Amino acid sequence: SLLAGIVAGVNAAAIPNAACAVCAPAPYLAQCQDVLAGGPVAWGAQDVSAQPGGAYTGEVAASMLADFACTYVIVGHSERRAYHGESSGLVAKKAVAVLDAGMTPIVCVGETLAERDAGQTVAVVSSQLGAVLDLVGERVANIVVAYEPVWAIGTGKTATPAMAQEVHAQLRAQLTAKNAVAAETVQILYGGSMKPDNALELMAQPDIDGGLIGGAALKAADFLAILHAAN
Ligand SMILES: O=C(CO)COP(=O)(O)O
Repeated sequence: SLLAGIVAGVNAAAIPNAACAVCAPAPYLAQCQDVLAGGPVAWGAQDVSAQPGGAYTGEVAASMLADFACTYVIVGHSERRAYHGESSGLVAKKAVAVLDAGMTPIVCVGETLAERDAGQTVAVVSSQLGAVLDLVGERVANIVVAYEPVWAIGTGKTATPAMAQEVHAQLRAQLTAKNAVAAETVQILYGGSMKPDNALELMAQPDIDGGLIGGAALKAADFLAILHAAN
């Protein structure tokens, strides 16, 4: 019903200047394909194996996600880094696996509260993004970056637009140093308690190109309101 609500809302009103996708847990991707194929809402996965194939029981390879016509795969979400011990090196391998299978990785970076308080925000996100940039090479144009301060995820605490923009500008500069042409079109999304009432102000920032939305995406009306703000 969530997918149907999103599709109905996207179809009901013109949203010419914004695009959206739903990233679902792997068991629901067949359902995403059934409901969303041929329409304006893309879909993708929330994680992937770093291994392209082989005997890795329980893992979901990028080629399997491609079988369900995923466009996007989130890699390096802070919950993967925190609860599953994923290093930036592993996240970079996952991004490459996604690119190799013809999909777009959404590479998440973000600092914890302790890291922000210690003045390490820029060092942390630069190192997380740098590991990916080292491995993807010239395919940097084909990635999406998501800045998600860990302290803002699911907490109701949002980075102020100025705080987020500061980090986004830093990430843009890092992308520019890698490939100036690609950096102009790589989307940098903000995630962390983005809601209908703060989305417009966040996305009005010059280097915030969209949102990676958790809790508010679980209500179609809120997701659609954020999409209209993006538009
Ligand atoms: O982690 C997030 C999206 O991946 C953000 O979650 P919230 O929007 O619930 O803070």
